Amino acid sequence: MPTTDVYREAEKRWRHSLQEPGEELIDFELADDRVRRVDVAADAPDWLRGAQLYALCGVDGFRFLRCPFSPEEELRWSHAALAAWTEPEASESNLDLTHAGERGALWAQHEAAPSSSALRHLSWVTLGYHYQWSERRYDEARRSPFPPALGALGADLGRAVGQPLRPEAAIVNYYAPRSSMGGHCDDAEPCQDAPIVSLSFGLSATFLLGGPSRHAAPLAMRVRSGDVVVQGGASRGCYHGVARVLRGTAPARLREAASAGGGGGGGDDLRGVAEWLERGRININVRQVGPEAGWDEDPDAAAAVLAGGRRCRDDG
Ligand SMILES: O=C(O)CCC(=O)C(=O)O
Ligand SMILES: [Fe+2]
Repeated sequence: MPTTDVYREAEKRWRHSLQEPGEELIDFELADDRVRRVDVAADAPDWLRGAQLYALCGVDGFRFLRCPFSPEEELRWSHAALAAWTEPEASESNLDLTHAGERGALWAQHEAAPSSSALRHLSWVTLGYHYQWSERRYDEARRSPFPPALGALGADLGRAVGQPLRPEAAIVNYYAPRSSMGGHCDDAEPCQDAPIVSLSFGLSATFLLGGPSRHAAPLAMRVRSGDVVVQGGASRGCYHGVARVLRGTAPARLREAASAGGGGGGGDDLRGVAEWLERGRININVRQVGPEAGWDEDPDAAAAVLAGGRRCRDDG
């Protein structure tokens, strides 16, 4: 039985962009024989009909959708992640522990005084069922309404890739340039049959997708602003993470759209969002937590379901 943490070794190399011979980054903008184009589902919503959808050869259930959003939509979703969803009524956050007194109106604080606002210390919020990091579980009693527009978006994307889900929880991650997220697998959701749908905005990143244990070497891929990663099927249980967020890689279209006053959210607001995205990356990953619809209607039954999360193999 091998004991080497192959994932971790690759993570260290990719963090410094060192590629071993034969180990190459997958870029869905370029031809690559490890990648194949697939059709969006016949019942995809209209706005996703022409989307560029890809699969990885030999990786069950993984899908990559190249940015299906207009620049205005990228700004609007990012604005929601920075403003509405950081409000204490909407989310739990890392700031609850360290900056509880400054949790309200974070985006307004940032716009008034960017260099001193608590937004600089924001690294995550949770929406809907709030993931409990230390217990690696969800708690029936810790839940906020799931943002309806994000629920509709997650459901649309799941349908378009032929892997429907009922969005019930999301983690929103806020990254600075050069930052990373260590390899992990998302095993707290009792329902592991529905995919995780993961949206990214702002700076590009090197994303790693490994296997069901840390013994498998991960594939590395470039994820850019607006791209959507779907971990369904067998890939739902695979180790993954972010080896590095890449400085200076935000697309010019974001600033251009914000300057043109697009998006209907107020030109100034969106200019601030475009500026934030030039120095940061937002990742919004949407999950279904429970099995069949209605699983959470009775609190005791829901608590029993939530206690039964699966554990990924961590035999590295
Ligand atoms: O930022 C990303 O692309 C991945 C985030 C992730 O895997 C998670 O929050 O579980
Ligand atoms: Fe994850």
